[in-house]
Amino acid sequence: MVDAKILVVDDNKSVLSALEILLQFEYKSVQTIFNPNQISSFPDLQDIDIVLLDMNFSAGVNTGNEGLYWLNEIKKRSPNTSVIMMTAYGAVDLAVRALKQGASDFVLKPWNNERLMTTVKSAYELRKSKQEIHDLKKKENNLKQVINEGRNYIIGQSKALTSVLNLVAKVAKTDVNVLITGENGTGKELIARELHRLSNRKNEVFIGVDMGSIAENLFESELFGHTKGSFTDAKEDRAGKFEAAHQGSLFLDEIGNLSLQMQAKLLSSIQNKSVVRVGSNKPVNVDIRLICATNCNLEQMVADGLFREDLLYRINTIHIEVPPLRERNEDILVLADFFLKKFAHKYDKSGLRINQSAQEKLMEYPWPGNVRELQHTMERAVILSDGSVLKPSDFLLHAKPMQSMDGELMTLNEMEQQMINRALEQNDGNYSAAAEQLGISRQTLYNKLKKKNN
Ligand SMILES: Nc1ncnc2c1ncn2[C@@H]1O[C@H](COP(=O)(O)OP(=O)(O)OP(=O)(O)O)[C@@H](O)[C@H]1O
Repeated sequence: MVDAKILVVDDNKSVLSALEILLQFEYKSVQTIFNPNQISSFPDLQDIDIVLLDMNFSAGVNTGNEGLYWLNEIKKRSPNTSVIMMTAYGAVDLAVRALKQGASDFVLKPWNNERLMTTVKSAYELRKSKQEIHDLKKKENNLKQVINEGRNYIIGQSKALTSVLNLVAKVAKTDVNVLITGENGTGKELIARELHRLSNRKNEVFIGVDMGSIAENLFESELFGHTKGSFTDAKEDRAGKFEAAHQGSLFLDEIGNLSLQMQAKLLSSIQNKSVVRVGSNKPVNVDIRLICATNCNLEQMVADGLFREDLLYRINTIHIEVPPLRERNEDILVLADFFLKKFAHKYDKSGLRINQSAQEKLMEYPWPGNVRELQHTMERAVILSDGSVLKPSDFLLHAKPMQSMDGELMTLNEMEQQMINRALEQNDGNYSAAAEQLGISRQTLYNKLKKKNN
């Protein structure tokens, strides 16, 4: 027994009872209406899967207009219900009109039982797939909302930040590729999200990918997807990030961390506006707005043969440089205040304020970790604070030279060099193993060594 609800509408009582008996053999719920006017007040019409609707009701009238009228009424109230028109032989033109207006099919009277049951079955399949699409769309919209939700406030009033935001507003509505550069923690991802929020794609997804964290052997599958069985762990077909971002924005963070081989694959997808899943040879078209970010100097990397020039020109139609926090001092206290309020609220410590000398300390500090470091500093200070006033001692700032293992003062750079050397020694000079131990990608390690050796 199929768990479907069918409604039959006909002004001929014998037609109604004949269809009721026939359909009840296969379908759980069959209801009948003698007078079509009852359609308007029929309860829960959206729950009806199929309506079998006569085309002519008033005796002697067979223009079919009544049937078309009621078809429209049903479709208005329940667009996904399948409507099968019942029409007399010779009125096929009318049935075609009904199909154009949204009927799923028609049956000729007198009907052939077997054929009618087949028509009802197909109409039910159609209804089910329409319902599935409807449910999926609803889920998709909910997901998009969850993914895009949480307005990210970009705080700051410096000239430098304002001109970045003006540029963002100018290019957001276009579909050009944007490259965002700047030191770690300056807010590149925030800017990328703002570009999406102000774009015509704002109701579609924003998909971010950290290129530095993708293992070389998974790069293609992560970005372009794979087909079932294309490698050992490919248990089913899977779309990659490009396909997932279709019609939305794709944010490729740490683009400077890609090997030349990965760069070539990425370039080809960007150029062709299509991807080929691993294990397939069929290109899938993708419509994305590409936003890339890096803290590397890509021009220098091109000169050093580490980054493809053609890829650079593809991704940097518009280049946005986010200045480090030390070059926009006016933003420091504004941001500090914003984070103070945010964390005071989060940790239930309202009424906190930063005293004058602590403000001076924050202003003097060079913030090598930029806004992210300021955010963490504020969070820590709020958590550890006892009174209602934050003093200089509440802020632990590390930019001063630190001590090496043997007691000598070291800069951050020297410490980094020492850690890299140690990791390389411990891993017999193996770059991949040393990078893994340090928690960075092989490419980042390579870039750091290259920079230090220059
Ligand atoms: N102007 C700003 N206003 C408010 N919050 C900011 C601002 N800039 C950065 N942030 C916050 O600082 C943190 C770091 O920002 P984000 O991740 O965008 O930086 P990033 O440049 O992409 O960093 P990375 O280079 O390390 O990927 C985030 O929590 C972000 O919300």
